[in-house]
This record gives sequence, structure tokens and C-alpha cells, in this order.
Amino acid sequence: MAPTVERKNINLAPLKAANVPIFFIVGGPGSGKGTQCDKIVAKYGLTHLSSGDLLRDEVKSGSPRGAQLTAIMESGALVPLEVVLDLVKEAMLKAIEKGSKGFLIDGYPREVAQGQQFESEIQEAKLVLFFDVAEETLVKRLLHRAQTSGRADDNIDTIKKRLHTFVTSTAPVVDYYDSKGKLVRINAEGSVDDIFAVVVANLDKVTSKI
Ligand SMILES: Nc1ncnc2c1ncn2[C@@H]1O[C@H](COP(=O)(O)OP(=O)(O)O)[C@@H](O)[C@H]1O
Ligand SMILES: Nc1ncnc2c1ncn2[C@H]1C[C@H](O)[C@@H](COP(=O)(O)OP(=O)(O)O)O1
Ligand SMILES: [Mg+2]
Repeated sequence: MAPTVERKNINLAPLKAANVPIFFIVGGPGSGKGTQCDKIVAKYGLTHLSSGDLLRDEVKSGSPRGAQLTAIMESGALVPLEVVLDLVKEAMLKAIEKGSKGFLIDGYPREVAQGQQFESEIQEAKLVLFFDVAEETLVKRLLHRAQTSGRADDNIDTIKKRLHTFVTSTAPVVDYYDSKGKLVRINAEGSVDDIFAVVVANLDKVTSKI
């Protein structure tokens, strides 16, 4: 039986009232989500929240659920939906207090239910950017990142499991938003700058801020 997850009572009113644009950033592990988000932040001033970073921060904080989270992440599986969603909500609220103009939610949703729950409890995403990269390239990039990342999940065994999780749980997210007409599929095999040019062309269509 799955462990019971304690939900926090989070007041979402300020976040809903702000009604700022929200973009989901989806792609396999190593597809360049973080890399492209850094560039989007620099150009558009949106707030970048990576669910993986939020989870790693939670682990570092030494909170009781930290050890459990580490084990799940090292196994390449997904952390329970409620844990991630609460962390994302809290981070969004903090950013709204500081005047955020909008959000890049990176690495989320990783399963269709995450997207549905987020959108029913918070707000609909404006667009979903999907960075499309072949598995072979993902493995190469992650093994290269492993040399400097210090991440416990950047090793070949965990990478294989994360790829499996991506195919089984996250690929349906891509189809789900495609069928809603919200998906922007970006071939992300090229150079960082070439990919960013495609990102900009798509974001410029929906945002007036340059
Ligand atoms: N277009 C690209 N071409 C080559 N390497 C890339 C590209 N984009 C990102 N990388 C590298 O691939 C690795 C994974 O990128 P990252 O942004 O951390 O991806 P994600 O957040 O999707 O896991 C990093 O080492 C990064 O420097
Ligand atoms: N939205 C989410 N739901 C469940 N687990 C998540 C999650 N986001 C991250 N995790 C967990 C499982 C992932 O394998 C791990 C690392 O995530 P990440 O930092 O986003 O990886 P990457 O940037 O390589 O795609 O954290
Ligand atoms: Mg990342």
C-alpha cells in the first residue's frame, strides 16, 4: 500500500488572483529543460521552478520526508503527486509575493494526473513546451552531465530507469496536451541557441513581453 501523504493546507487565493501565464516544460531526462529555462528567464523574466530542484532542496532541508524522496529519485521512479504539487504551490506563492510575471514549471507534469490536478486546483497552462530528443542523445548528455552534476541519479542504471519512467508515464502527457491543442513539440537535438530560437518564436506568439 502506498504511504499516506500528509497534505498541507495551502491558501492559493493570491496565486489564482494574479492569473499570470503558466508554461509547462516537458521532456526526457537530459532533454535540455533546465538549459532552455535559464535562457527563457533571461529573456522574458518568467519565474523558473524545476520540480526536481524543489525535491532536491526538500531533501537538503533535512525534513522527515527527505530520505524517502532520495530513495525514490535514485530508483528513477516518480515521487508521489501530492508531494510535488505541494512543493510547486508553495514555491509559486512565494514568487507571486515577489511580483512574479509568470511561470516555467520545469519537469512537471510527469504523468497526466499531475497536469490534471495542477490545472483543476490552480490554473490552466497556457502552453506545454516539449523538448523532443532521441534516447541515445539523452543518455550521452546525462553521462556527460554526471561528470559535474553530483546528482545521485546521473548514473547509467538510474538513467535507464528514468528513461523507462519517461516512456511509460510522461509520454502520455505529451499526447494529452497535443490533443488539447496546447503542445509545442520542439526538436531539441540541435545546438542550445538553435533550439532557443524555436522556443522564442513560439513564446513570442503568446506573450507581449520581450
Ligand atoms: N542542445 C544541447 N546540446 C547539447 N547538450 C545540451 C543541450 N542542451 C542541454 N545540454 C546538456 O545536456 C545536459 C542536460 O541538460 P539539462 O538542461 O540539465 O536537461 P534536463 O533539465 O532536461 O535534464 C547538460 O549537461 C546540458 O549542458
Ligand atoms: N513532477 C514530478 N513528479 C514526480 N517526480 C518528480 C517530478 N519532478 C522530478 N521528480 C523526481 C523524479 C525524477 O527522476 C527526479 C529528477 O527530476 P529532474 O531534476 O526534473 O530531472 P531532469 O532535469 O534530469 O529531467 O526527481
Ligand atoms: Mg533539469
